[in-house]
Amino acid sequence: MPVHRAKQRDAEPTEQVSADHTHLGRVQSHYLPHTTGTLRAICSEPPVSMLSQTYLFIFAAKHSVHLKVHSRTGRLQKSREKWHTHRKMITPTFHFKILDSFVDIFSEKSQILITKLQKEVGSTGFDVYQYVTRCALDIICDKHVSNGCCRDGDGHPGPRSGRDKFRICHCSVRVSVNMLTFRMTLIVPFQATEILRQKIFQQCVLRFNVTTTHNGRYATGWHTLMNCNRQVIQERKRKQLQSKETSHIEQDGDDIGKWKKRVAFLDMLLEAAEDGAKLTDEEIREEVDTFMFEGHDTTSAAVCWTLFLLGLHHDVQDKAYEELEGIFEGSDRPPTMKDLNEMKYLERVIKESLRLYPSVPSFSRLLKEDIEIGGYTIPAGCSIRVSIYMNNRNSDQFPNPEKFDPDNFLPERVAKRHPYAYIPFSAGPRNCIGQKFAMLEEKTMLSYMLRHYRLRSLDKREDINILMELIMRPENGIRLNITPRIKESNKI
Ligand code: HEM
Repeated sequence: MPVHRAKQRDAEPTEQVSADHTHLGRVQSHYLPHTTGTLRAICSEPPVSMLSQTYLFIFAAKHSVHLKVHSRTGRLQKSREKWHTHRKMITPTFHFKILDSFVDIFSEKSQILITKLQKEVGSTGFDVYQYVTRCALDIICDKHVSNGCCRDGDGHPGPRSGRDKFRICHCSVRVSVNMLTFRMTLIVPFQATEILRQKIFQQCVLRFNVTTTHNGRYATGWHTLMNCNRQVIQERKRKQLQSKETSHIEQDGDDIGKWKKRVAFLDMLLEAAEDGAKLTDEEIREEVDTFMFEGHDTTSAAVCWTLFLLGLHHDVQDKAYEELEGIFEGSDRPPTMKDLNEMKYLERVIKESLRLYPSVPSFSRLLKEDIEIGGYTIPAGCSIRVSIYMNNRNSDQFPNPEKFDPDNFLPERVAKRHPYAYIPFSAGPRNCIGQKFAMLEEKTMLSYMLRHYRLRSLDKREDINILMELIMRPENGIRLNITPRIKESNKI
């Protein structure tokens, strides 16, 4: 591989990152000092430069790198061939006709959420994050998938104590994700030769394995999650065989028709495997793991950040509430797909919240060809991270980037922007497969919250310590105060 030398920069990566984040309050990048320290220890000999992925967080934000970046490396990765086959197989399960059938489950779980929140009415404040996470995990698992494992964020007992299983499962996801983030922040200088980069990476991993207790926690968390999902798959397969319960699937010929009725994701995978795609149990498990992670952590973060902003901007909250009143006219009925599509203002609120607080703050890609960014040549073969967080704050595209302004998503404003000015779901072939699912889920949860409670955030934006992990979360949760909205006819 030809080694292209980039122009050298002298500044320290961690300093550069913090400097660019100062206007946002305290953004915690607590893995970076450790990582940089590790790197320094290993790369003490010249000419290895400290110029690294960390800078690309900055560069990628200011220059469009999307067109030359082809495939991803990093989290939840699989080989290109495997990814392509699985993506093709899973895509029909996100068809709008199928999503329609999920609206009921969104409502069912959101109803439980607002009921559970009643006990917080009158309290001086509480962290809404755990409540929302439980709701989102329950939605993604649904009773079919979670049967035997993490069912019961809501008190419906599973075969073993549901609450315990929720804890095991959620904690496993959390520990694993944290540890994965730690591993991913091992930085390798991009102008090092391929051999040197591999050597550095191996040494980093070795140090990580030997010197930290994190690895044990990571392994334990991950194995708990994997075993849990293995059990669920076996259990589900056994049940399908026993009861030959295929009646929930309509065999009317086309790919979409097969899934018209609501079936759990796991059922769809099991069917697809039988259909000849020949997924092994381990491959099914990998998909379930991915969905459990991608499908709940991302949405719960997004919902919580939106609640936070609504709790700060009461004018926006009132406007969103008025829109809901217009749709439901005081009724407590659950939303239909048509209702959700009519929530245009709430959609703008959600999009603007995701702009300021993207659940996935960055993603990795492997460069297939050399790329010029800001006068620097980054050679093919490098793994880079693209910062969604910074990209969404480009002042050329969003003139007042820190201001929370849902009108940024008025159609006429969107039409004037670069297509990649806003990429919370990434872009290109490996973008988020669940974005429509996520938008419907968010609208349902948020509309339930707004219809039943008036929200007040107890912290200011600058007081929130943001953790830039795989998922961007507030370190100490989101503290809210809620009061019921009194309706003449319907009280909760
Ligand atoms: C607000 C909510 C969400 C956000 C912000 C989000 C964001 C993203 C982003 C940025 C990626 C690309 C990651 C990368 O390239 O490394 C991604 C991938 C993915 N997301 Fe989401 N996501 C959300 C919700 C969901 C939901 C609800 C599901 C499933 C029901 C889901 C399933 C997936 C899957 C399976 C991938 C991998 C796609 C592939 O590699 O082909 N996501 N998501």
